[in-house]
Amino acid sequence: MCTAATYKTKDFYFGRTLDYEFSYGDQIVITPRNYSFHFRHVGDMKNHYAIIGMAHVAENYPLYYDAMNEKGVAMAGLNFVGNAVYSEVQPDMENIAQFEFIPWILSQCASLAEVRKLLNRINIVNTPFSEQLPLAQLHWIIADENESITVESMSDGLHIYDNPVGVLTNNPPFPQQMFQLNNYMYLSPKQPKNTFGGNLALDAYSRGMGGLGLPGDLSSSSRFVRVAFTKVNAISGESEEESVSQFFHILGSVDQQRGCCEVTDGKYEITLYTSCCNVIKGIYYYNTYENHQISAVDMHAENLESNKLICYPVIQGERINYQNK
Ligand SMILES: C[C@H](CCC(=O)NCCS(=O)(=O)O)[C@H]1CC[C@H]2[C@@H]3CC[C@@H]4C[C@H](O)CC[C@]4(C)[C@H]3C[C@H](O)[C@]12C
Repeated sequence: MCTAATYKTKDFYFGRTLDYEFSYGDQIVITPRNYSFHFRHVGDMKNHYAIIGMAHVAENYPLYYDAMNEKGVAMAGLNFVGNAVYSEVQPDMENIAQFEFIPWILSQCASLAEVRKLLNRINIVNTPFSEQLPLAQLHWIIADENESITVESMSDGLHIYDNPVGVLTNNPPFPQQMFQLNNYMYLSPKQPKNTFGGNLALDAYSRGMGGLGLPGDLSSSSRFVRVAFTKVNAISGESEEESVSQFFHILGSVDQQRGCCEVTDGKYEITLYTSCCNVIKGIYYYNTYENHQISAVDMHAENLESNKLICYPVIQGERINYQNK
């Protein structure tokens, strides 16, 4: 399971948790403007916007899980198992393999308006990257500071939904996730009033009772409601530190601890990493299951005119700040 969210203060923030039982071997990867992208069905793109995000690099190709570009557009792929269906190659369409979708959008779109235009001509196709890396069944959230959308390629075609809450998890399809929020419209960060009836002397005996009923489990639909409630009520200062800190707290509401979600005998899904992009400044922040310290890679500290991928390893291992030795 994974969860993605957007957050706006002075700048615009976008990120995700990546929950799984093993890592594919990921790095923070910057694709500079002159790295030549080879697209399987639409040819080469020799220059484009620079991109930074978390990716698995195979054959010198950045297989992004989540990323942003230098123009302020961000995007993440999340599991959509059993629902994602990709098409065959079709004439007169822009045939983009599922693993090329993030590079295709982020290399050439400076806003969601431009993303929507590209999506009019796109056909997301079922060409696998390789035998070792077959198709991943995903859906995507794409956002800029003004709006978010969800893209789902299903057996009945490509769906593009406005995403007014700016969050995404996994199954079921997005319209059902949004619909279930109706069931929770009574939730509130304020203390409840006694409307039970019968003149019973009921008491709000604990803080936080306005949120009673907010689902606490790790299922995808529960995480959707929980992160949506947390995000829309989250308040922080506008500074970079306060915003980034708050963003990690928002996604922390759906953090997965080892042992609580068994996927096969003795294998547990955990939050492998959490990312937070400052989409305006091009800074990629992250922490991992084993390292709670926030690390960051700033794309503008690199030579973005280069033609070679720039990779930073994911820093692992807790770094404990001893105060008295
Ligand atoms: C496993 C992750 C989803 C985690 C998640 O959502 N877990 C919930 C489980 S569940 O929802 O409960 O079932 C997804 C998210 C992005 C994916 C990569 C995208 C690029 C590339 C595409 C290629 O085609 C195949 C290899 C490739 C490296 C992909 C590997 C893997 O698939 C990644 C990491």
